[in-house]
Amino acid sequence: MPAPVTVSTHPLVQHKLARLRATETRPPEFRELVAGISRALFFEAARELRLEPVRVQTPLTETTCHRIADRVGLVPVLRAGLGMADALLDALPEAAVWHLGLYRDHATLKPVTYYNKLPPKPDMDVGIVLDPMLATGGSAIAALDILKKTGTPRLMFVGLIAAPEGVAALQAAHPEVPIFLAALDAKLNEVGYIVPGLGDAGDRQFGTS
Ligand SMILES: O=P(O)(O)OC[C@H]1O[C@H](OP(=O)(O)OP(=O)(O)O)[C@H](O)[C@@H]1O
Ligand SMILES: O=c1cc[nH]c(=O)[nH]1
Ligand SMILES: [Mg+2]
Repeated sequence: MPAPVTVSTHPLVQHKLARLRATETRPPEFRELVAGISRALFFEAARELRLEPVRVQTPLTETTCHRIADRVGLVPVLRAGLGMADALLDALPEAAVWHLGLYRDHATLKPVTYYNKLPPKPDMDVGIVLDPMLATGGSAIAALDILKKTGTPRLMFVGLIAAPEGVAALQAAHPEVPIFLAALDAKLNEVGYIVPGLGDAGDRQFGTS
């Protein structure tokens, strides 16, 4: 049995997703929406993080509270994962960020690695790959292949929109990795874009085309 795929049903996520998909949404609003949805998904994914007790002195007494015990590495897949990493850092400022540059070759749809800032042996408990679009799954699989080689014990994937083909491919390649999404769309089109999707997530964040 592969690890679960969690697709958010939260009304605020659905509301923001509608604006994110809309063609008329310009990069400034698009970036804000990416951040807002990513934070909401991370609150769900972060349920998997371990806590440890910590003694806290309040103005009235000393008490036992809890803090996150896992050391977390965020792995944004450039370019489109960058906005997600910023949003998750707001939620968990102690996390490390390991940038990974991949682009999808337009002809073959295969990922090409052009930048890798992952340390050979990161001292981390959990690595979270961030990429808004899970289309054929090639980029997410390549990112998790690279991350797995570092020996990071627990891995997760957080995306915004996925195609069924991408989810199936990712689950086949990395069945132990839980997947968190805002939407599972209908299909890929003949050039590998997610339908209905939102177009090119990198171009829409950064105003390129
Ligand atoms: O599941 P796949 O078929 O591999 O496709 C998904 C990849 O395509 C997009 O990146 P892109 O190549 O457009 O790079 P960019 O973020 O620099 O625009 C997206 O952000 C994923 O990384
Ligand atoms: O629909 C898609 C597929 C891959 N990459 C994107 O940015 N969008
Ligand atoms: Mg792109």
